[in-house]
Amino acid sequence: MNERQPLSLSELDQKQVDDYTQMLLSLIQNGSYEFDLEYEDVQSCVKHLLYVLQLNKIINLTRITQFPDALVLHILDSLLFISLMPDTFSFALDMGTGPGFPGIPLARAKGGTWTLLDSVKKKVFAISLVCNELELQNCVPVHARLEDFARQQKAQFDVVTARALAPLPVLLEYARPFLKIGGKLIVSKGIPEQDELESAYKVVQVLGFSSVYSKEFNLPLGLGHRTLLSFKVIDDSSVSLPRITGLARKKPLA
Ligand SMILES: C[S@@+](CC[C@H](N)C(=O)[O-])C[C@H]1O[C@@H](n2cnc3c(N)ncnc32)[C@H](O)[C@@H]1O
Repeated sequence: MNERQPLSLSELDQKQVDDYTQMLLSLIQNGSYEFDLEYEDVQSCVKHLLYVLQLNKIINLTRITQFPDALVLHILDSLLFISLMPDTFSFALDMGTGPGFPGIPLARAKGGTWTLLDSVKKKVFAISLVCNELELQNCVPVHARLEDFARQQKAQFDVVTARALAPLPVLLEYARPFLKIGGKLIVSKGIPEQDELESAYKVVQVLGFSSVYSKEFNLPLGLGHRTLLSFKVIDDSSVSLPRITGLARKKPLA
């Protein structure tokens, strides 16, 4: 990582964009995923990934840099969230967005206004550059810790997403203050451990979520399994949230 080099984007190779767009379209079609995506949506997702890989030479954003794996493990993996998303919604938050996964592909594919939040300032600056370049006016990058942002943004969101951020009980606690009644937390896991699921069920009841709804997917190219889980808010939380910053991880509710 070369932290001193200023972050900037250079022009993409159009042939590379077209080739990877075709490759991703084939992976989507062969996997029979129910995504309703235009060619331009898929192309925008590919450009996002190529910009992330450019920026990755200056700031550490991802370890997955080889094609076609990066198409599957970043873009397709992000698009799987669509399967549990409401058809329409106004405001969504991607917690711990890092290089913009799953938030940026979902903002492009599903619309709505997306807050892309991360606690690392350089990552937020990097995704601001990408959103500008892709003309994603419905994306709002925010530099903050989740627990601090939750104090200003209580019950403002219809959808909250998270990938690779924390164990389920912590994700439920992070997400709950942001969600309106009727709002949904959607997360992606590999194969969740039984212990993690049991703790999550306890936290669900304490925080006023309904029971979990899930969908299973095998990624193409033998790149693994995903369990998408969604939790709907149906009641008030019996714990006052957010708790002191850092406590959700240090002392989870279950
Ligand atoms: C493993 S990365 C995952 C990034 C992205 N969601 C993905 O799937 O590629 C986790 C990200 O969450 C951010 N993060 C961790 N704890 C956070 C917190 N309390 N508030 C905001 N961001 C946080 C980190 O800075 C990091 O970028």
